[in-house]
Amino acid sequence: MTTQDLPRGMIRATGATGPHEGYMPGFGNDFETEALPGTLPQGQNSPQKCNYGLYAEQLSGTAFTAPRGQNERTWCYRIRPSVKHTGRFRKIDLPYWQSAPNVDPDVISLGQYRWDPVPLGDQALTWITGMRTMTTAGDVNTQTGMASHIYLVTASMQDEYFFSADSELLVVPQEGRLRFCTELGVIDLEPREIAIIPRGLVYRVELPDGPARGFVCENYGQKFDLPGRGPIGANCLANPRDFKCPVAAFEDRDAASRVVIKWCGQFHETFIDHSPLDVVAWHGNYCAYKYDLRTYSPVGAILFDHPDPSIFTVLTAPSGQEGTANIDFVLFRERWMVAEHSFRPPWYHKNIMSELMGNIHGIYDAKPKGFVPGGVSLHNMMLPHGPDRAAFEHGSTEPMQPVKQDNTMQFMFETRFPQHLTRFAATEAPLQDDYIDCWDSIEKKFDGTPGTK
Ligand SMILES: O=C(O)Cc1cc(O)ccc1O
Ligand SMILES: [Fe+2]
Repeated sequence: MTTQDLPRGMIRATGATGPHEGYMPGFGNDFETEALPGTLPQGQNSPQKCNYGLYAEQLSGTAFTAPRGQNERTWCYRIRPSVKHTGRFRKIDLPYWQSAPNVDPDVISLGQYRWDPVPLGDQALTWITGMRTMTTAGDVNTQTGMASHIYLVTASMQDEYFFSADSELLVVPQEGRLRFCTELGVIDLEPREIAIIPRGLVYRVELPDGPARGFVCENYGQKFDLPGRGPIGANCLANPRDFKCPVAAFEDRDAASRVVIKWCGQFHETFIDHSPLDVVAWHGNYCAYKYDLRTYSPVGAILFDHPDPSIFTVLTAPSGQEGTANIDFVLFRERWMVAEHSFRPPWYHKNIMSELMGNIHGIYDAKPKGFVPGGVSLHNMMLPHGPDRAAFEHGSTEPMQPVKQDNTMQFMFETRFPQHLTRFAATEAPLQDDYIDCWDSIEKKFDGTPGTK
């Protein structure tokens, strides 16, 4: 992206060039960036008067006293303090964007479910009106759990801004590009990349070149972090330098604008007379970022057996109970399958965690048919699932040669909490009524005699 591509009137920091143009590399770094030279105060955060007549404001992403290493905050130097970016609030109705707890008495969440892609349609839908909640888990008021959504976006937000006080959003595009113009800079996103938009950050979502569809994990809990690598050591999986945080960019634009706020599961609007994207410079470690899933370096079985899918964790949001995540974001991407004398596809299992999967691209080895790009599946807490008949037959008869598993990219939002289907997921989204039949034809092979069948 070059400076010419920016929204009209937006001024962006220079400095990051080459492969990082417009971004700064690293995960959880303490960054500093300024769109006008000499904006950031040196040696202090809150001078009596800020340069350029700006206002200093802190955005706290963790409690003041969160331990070092988890503590996140950013200092913003802005044209107006945020308090000028809101007015009196009015509640608005967004019936398709639901929050936990959302247990519909008429909906059965106990089951294995799969959906075809939700069609984009020709209705004008923005990032706000196009969000379609599929499942909710935990409780937004106690800041535990998550929601999974499909977004259908056919229109850019114009003079309209949004923030969620409830959640950090993990965005997984499947079709079409998105542009996030945020208080802290601009993120351009395409399928096979992901973005994290932190709680409280104000932004506008634009479509650079046509409709877009994808998935969102709304994290009510502690922020996503990189997983510990344990004995894997200091490299592989998601490497910190591949995460990219935008440089500062701001607009000084007076225009009648609407700000929508998600707060405790409810939506509110307020009207102001200017753009709230007015942060000229910032420093800190609480920021939005993106990551290219094609840079994920998977580690797997190099001799035998099929390890737990946790080896493919890109990001994990802790729950407070060690090793039991509020959410794991897991990636199944292309890789070599080399395990000897092993059933290579995922095994049959029941899981205390609940697994929502989405297909970004290609074919998933446990479900060669029916789980298509844009599609979603849900295997809820303690519900058995595993390869369909075709995948089982293939996995138990394939020659034990090294095979490149190509043309594949799926993800899993795995949470310790049961996921409840929304009414939309149960009644409006294209649910595959025959999904569970994929296990119907699995036959009994046992006949009481020893030996493999
Ligand atoms: O259910 C699934 O398809 C996801 C999954 C993949 C895997 O390789 C092992 C376990 C698991 O839950
Ligand atoms: Fe599973």
